[in-house]
Amino acid sequence: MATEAANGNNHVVTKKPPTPSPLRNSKFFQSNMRILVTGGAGFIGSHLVDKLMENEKNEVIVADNFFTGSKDNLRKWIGHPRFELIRHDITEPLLVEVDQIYHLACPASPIFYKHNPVKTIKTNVMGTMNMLGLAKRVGARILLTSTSEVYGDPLEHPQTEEYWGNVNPIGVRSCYDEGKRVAETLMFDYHRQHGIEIRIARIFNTYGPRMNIDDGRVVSNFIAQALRGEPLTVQAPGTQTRSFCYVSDMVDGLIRLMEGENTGPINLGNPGEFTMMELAEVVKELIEPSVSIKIVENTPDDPRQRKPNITKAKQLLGWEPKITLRQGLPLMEEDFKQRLGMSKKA
Ligand SMILES: NC(=O)c1ccc[n+]([C@@H]2O[C@H](COP(=O)([O-])OP(=O)(O)OC[C@H]3O[C@@H](n4cnc5c(N)ncnc54)[C@H](O)[C@@H]3O)[C@@H](O)[C@H]2O)c1
Ligand SMILES: O=c1ccn([C@@H]2O[C@H](COP(=O)(O)OP(=O)(O)O[C@H]3OC[C@@H](O)[C@H](O)[C@H]3O)[C@@H](O)[C@H]2O)c(=O)[nH]1
Repeated sequence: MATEAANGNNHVVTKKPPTPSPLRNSKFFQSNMRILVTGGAGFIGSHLVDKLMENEKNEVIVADNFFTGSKDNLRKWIGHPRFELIRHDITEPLLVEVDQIYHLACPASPIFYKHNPVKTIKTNVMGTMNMLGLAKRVGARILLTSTSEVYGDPLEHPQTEEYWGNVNPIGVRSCYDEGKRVAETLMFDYHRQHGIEIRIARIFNTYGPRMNIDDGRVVSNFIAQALRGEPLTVQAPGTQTRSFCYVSDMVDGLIRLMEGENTGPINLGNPGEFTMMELAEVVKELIEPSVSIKIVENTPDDPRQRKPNITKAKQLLGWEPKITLRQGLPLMEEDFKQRLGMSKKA
């Protein structure tokens, strides 16, 4: 049985887990793991699908409503006998027989999650309840991609999993950060009450190829601006910090968490911390030294600092990121150039 790793969740779970799907107990178990990835057409989800599909023992089902994701991210798998893509909104129940659920579906860029905040809350609360209900019915293990935003504007730095956060419950970001906090609560309640096997990852800012070009997040914005020769828009004051993890490291961490014995929550992120002004300088230096940097107005409740303490991930999962920001940015640049129709660097 999984151990509850953090936040004083040391209650003994007496409830027996539900019976796993027949697939998981069958003689074919060793050669067949059927995995549902919600949000699998999105940025992190599609990279996760690529990695899961590399294992010939896996069958992968993606459920996505294509709000911020696209079929294009999965084009190499469409038609593959071990792959299925379902257009589905997770605020509605889903009936499939699976052994594992990676539950990622939720818009992640602040521009998109603030666009329809009621829908964002529904996705986090009703969507997570639906996925937990599915996990309960078929006895599947479920992993939630929670976020560093559960720490809000943190008063502890770096953030450990024991920190309960400093979150505005009525602000414009609350649909996302409070939504994810409720999703975490639901995960633990289903675990304690129904014995569901849960895993919770608290993901810190992740970047890489396939981010939407006009997604609004800082790394994609700066790279697109540098390639278009536009000023890099640093939101005031520019001293706010973030820690950026390359997507292949993140996928590795998520799979280790799913396969391991710890419920989490576990921080997954790269502890390298940069101010937004420093990030702009690095993008300028690596991609287009001629562009200028422009300070623009910020949005409400922007967290002032963020850096993960990843001691737990190191100890419990044997995980730490390998790719530095300076190594990762050029990998993303090539993908953006191709999608913007620009030729490769000579
Ligand atoms: N990228 C990051 O920096 C980061 C940081 C912390 C947490 N996360 C979490 O990781 C997950 C993936 O993030 P991402 O960066 O790949 O974002 P993304 O926006 O690229 O992907 C989200 C996917 O979920 C789908 N989706 C949204 N609402 C849905 C709904 N109601 N029903 C079905 N599908 C729906 C979207 O169409 C998209 O394909 C999210 O849960 C996000 O909260 C990401
Ligand atoms: O053009 C820009 C965009 C953003 N920023 C700044 O860059 C910082 C990072 O902003 P982003 O929009 O990339 O992302 P945030 O860190 O606010 O939220 C992020 O972190 C946690 C995840 O769960 C969210 O999915 C993710 O979007 C903020 O301080 C923002 O003010 C700029 O300086 N310029």
